[in-house]
Amino acid sequence: MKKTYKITILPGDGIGQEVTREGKKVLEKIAAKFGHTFEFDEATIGHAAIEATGNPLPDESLAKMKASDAILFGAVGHPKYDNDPTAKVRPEQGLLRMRKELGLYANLRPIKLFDELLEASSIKPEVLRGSDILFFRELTGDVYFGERGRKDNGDTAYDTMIYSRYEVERIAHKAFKAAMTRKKKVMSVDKSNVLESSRLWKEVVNEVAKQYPEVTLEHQFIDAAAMLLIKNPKAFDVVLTGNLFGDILTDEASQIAGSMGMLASASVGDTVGLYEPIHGSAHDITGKGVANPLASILSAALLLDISFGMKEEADTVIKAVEQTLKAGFRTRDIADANTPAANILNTETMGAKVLEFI
Ligand SMILES: NC(=O)c1ccc[n+]([C@@H]2O[C@H](COP(=O)([O-])OP(=O)(O)OC[C@H]3O[C@@H](n4cnc5c(N)ncnc54)[C@H](O)[C@@H]3O)[C@@H](O)[C@H]2O)c1
Ligand SMILES: CC(C)[C@H](C(=O)O)[C@@H](O)C(=O)O
Ligand SMILES: [Mg+2]
Repeated sequence: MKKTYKITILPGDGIGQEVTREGKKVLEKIAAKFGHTFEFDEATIGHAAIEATGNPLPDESLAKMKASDAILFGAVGHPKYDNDPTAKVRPEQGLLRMRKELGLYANLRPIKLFDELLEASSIKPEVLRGSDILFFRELTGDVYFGERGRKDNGDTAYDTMIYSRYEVERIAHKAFKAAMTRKKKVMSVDKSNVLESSRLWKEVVNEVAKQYPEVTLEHQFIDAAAMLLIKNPKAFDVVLTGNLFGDILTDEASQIAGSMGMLASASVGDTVGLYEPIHGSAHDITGKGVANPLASILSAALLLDISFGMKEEADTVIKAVEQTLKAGFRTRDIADANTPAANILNTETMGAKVLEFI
């Protein structure tokens, strides 16, 4: 009997709701085209969950996720908390707890540049052409999960940047293994000229590298890496870095792909895989229907490939995105001066074009 795949849909907040709808439709279309059975179940997280239960990650949501074969997530976040640094309960806590509880220690963020978008970026096409980067961002450690608090009657605040050997080892192995299937280059990014946690990071990465003699390992400090990424993105292959540096560098890298609305990600580790755009809930465009759904749709492709081993199905989605762009269709964020107004689509109509090409 053919397997029934259980997928938890976790739209979250803001444009998370809008783009995840399109990602889900793509999964439905793929199931119909290839004769698969995907069973969807929706769960709440973030602001919506706080409003309903007081908890940004209700137990019920977590239980659903743990019982599923893969998760398609949107984003969390709401201006109410962004504008109130004193808020004790926050949507982002739900996201971080979810990553920790599910053991999702490796966040893969491919920087895929579609040739059709070479002109959409503010970086020169000749600098961009041929860029293809895969980030391995550690996702359950670092300053995100170290001890934090206040002292001196609240007048001093601290966050602790902390890494243990096993945390660096397991993500380093993933990055080196991926590099073996690519250009065999790993750049490890840290701040070991200042930070002790980065010195451990570098030490461990050097040790792991010995098991992959065919891979060339380069180290860069985070500040220089941020500069080189824009100066010469073509020189990058696999980038291996910690939670905070990876968060920042990949938003920067979105400008290589053209927009935040283009970057998908896969979070994997001990259990079920979670797939999500790298962008957030984007308050500035929420409710306008203009968000680019391609990051969510490309996250659905990663889900098919990594969690279900459905390579052909995943390629079908990526091809459909490519064809949509080739046919000249754009959302506002990836349109340029030459895009005819009639080709600038909204979230839903852009999603519908991808479905047509599938
Ligand atoms: N994984 C997540 O859930 C996640 C990630 C980042 C930020 N956030 C949260 O999202 C909220 C907003 O944060 P922010 O504004 O710093 O980051 P953001 O990623 O939401 O938006 C940054 C900029 O990119 C644009 N953008 C993002 N996604 C887009 C898309 N699909 N199509 C077109 N344009 C897009 C936005 O309009 C905005 O101008 C905050 O509450 C933050 O905490 C959540
Ligand atoms: C919202 C925030 C906690 C999150 C992060 O920093 O990991 C986001 O920026 C991301 O990239 O997924
Ligand atoms: Mg981020």
